[in-house]
Amino acid sequence: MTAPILRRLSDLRALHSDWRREGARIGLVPTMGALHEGHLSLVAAAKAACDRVIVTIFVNPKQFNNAEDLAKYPRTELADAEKLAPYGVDAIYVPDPDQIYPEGYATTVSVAGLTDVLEGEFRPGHFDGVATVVAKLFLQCGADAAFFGEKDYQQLMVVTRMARDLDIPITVQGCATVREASGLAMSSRNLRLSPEALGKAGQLYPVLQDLANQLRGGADFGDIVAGARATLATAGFGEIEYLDLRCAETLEPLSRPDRPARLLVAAWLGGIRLIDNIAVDQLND
Ligand SMILES: Nc1ncnc2c1ncn2[C@@H]1O[C@H](COP(=O)(O)OP(=O)(O)OP(=O)(O)O)[C@@H](O)[C@H]1O
Ligand SMILES: CC(C)(CO)[C@@H](O)C(=O)[O-]
Ligand code: BAL
Repeated sequence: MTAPILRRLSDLRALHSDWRREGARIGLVPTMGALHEGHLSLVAAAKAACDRVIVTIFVNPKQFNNAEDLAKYPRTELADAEKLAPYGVDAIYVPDPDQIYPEGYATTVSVAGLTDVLEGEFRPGHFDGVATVVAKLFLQCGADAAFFGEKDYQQLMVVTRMARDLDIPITVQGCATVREASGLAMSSRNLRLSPEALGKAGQLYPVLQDLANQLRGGADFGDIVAGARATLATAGFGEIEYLDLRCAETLEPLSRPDRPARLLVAAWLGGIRLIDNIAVDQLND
């Protein structure tokens, strides 16, 4: 059955009070729509861990630092509701813009440090927009747990820190990246890749896997990163905004090889910006 689509906070709150009376554990999956298997894996995780699940769909203008990207962001609400139907979601919250940013709205949530690097460097203001809307969604939905994809690894770190710093009583759970058969991380923006670019895009993850394997074997990142960049260039990738090895918890440059590490990449292909990442534990010291 298709879940009710709610556009007003007051309607969400009414449902929420009923669920609280039932003693239900409430799960939240925030999205910007154009749902794919990656989003649906978060919904499945939420359903497995919670009694009631809210999926939100809101294309948040404050996190777009590129007007064209915002204008071209896919909007597919009906198809999204159909994809959610088999999961038994309890509510789809598609807030009218004034429910999130009413006239005179003036508050920004900003997580320092963690947001200065990687995505933060190349998408200025992006994480302020993310932290602000996610804080609002956490508070509006009053959920006990929220589910985010590791595909947006830095975002996962940012919202976890934001909830902790603001004492929002919610558990943030990261979920593994869902991939196409080629290894390409599923992403709504993949819809904008040409068939030719789609063919090339599958080469990004194997490059990360290869780097990770070499690092696990004791290679020095500085010695192997140029080769990886060259492989991507040969495959047809354009600008590589970053390809970095970072501390998995703080996203600072890795200073101690005994800490969990993460390789993260953002690269342009056929006019579309792709991001991906991979865990690299077991680095040799
Ligand atoms: N392939 C994936 N595997 C697991 N989670 C994912 C995947 N893609 C997106 N998600 C998660 O779904 C949530 C909503 O993401 P969003 O709606 O931005 O989708 P997206 O596909 O990442 O789109 P975009 O093209 O904007 O990056 C986020 O927590 C995101 O990390
Ligand atoms: C978390 C989020 C829904 C906030 O707008 C968005 O950044 C996304 O879809 O990953
Ligand atoms: N998937 C993260 C949201 C964004 O790229 O704007």
